Amino acid sequence: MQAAAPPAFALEDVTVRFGGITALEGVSLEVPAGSVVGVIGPNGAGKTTLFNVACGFVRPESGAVVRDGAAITGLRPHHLPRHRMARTLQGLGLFERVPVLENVMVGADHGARAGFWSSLLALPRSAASERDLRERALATLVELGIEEYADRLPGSLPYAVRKRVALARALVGEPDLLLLDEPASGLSDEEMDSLGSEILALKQRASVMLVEHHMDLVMRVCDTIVVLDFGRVIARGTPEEVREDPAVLAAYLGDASDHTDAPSGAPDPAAAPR
Ligand SMILES: Nc1ncnc2c1ncn2[C@@H]1O[C@H](COP(=O)(O)OP(=O)(O)OP(=O)(O)O)[C@@H](O)[C@H]1O
Repeated sequence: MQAAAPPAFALEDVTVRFGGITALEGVSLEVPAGSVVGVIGPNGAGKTTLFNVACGFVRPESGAVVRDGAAITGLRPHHLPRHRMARTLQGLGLFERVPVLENVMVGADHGARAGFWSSLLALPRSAASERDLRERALATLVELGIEEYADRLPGSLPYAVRKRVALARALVGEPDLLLLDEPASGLSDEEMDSLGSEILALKQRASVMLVEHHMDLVMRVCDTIVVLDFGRVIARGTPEEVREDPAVLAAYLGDASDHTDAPSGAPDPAAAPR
């Protein structure tokens, strides 16, 4: 009998403390290959910290970060490409004085450079690799329907387009694991709809872990949802299972500060402060 393939990504028993504050305690999650896993939870639950552990911004006090069955716990954000991972951040991090196409090319640069020494010495790319990189970046813009903005500066573009540029930059390196931090923030309902379709389409070629506040999106695109509260996993399961879970409803009931957090169908979170 063949052994089951390891998940594309996992956090195993991760604990993170900031001084006296325990941001994550014994948190485990798995992202099976080809699936979309959502991480939700009330304000302060530990979502951002979990995301930061996954992409190497924060090193856990204990526990492991595992990629395709191999521990990569000490990873740093600039190591993501070598693990075929990419991330988008809430802050987007676009270079404002550089046209969109070049912004996207940066995302694949590590693969296109002629090698370690030319990267180190910042030697120009060969004409062929530059051309190849441009083509890949343009193809990614086409895929996301924003090729018309290739020569524009990010600052001159609507926020939803800027978010797509950031997604294009993550995708151009052809990662097979994407980490998305609040991809829907700042989007209109219609834009969120298109984002949902894009995430579902991404499943063809990548596994996805997303941290997100917007329940409609999470419920629509995720195969599995992990719910955090006070730094611990309080529930995990399919969207239907999580929506019905009393522990989840109770956690959100106590979170009176942000209505967008509430799973749809949950009672008004302002009704019962914790
Ligand atoms: N750098 C830090 N230093 C000290 N405490 C921190 C730090 N980062 C996070 N925390 C604390 O860790 C806990 C988890 O925070 P985190 O930002 O991960 O939660 P969150 O679920 O992302 O919250 P939100 O939805 O409000 O963004 C909170 O109590 C927070 O105050």
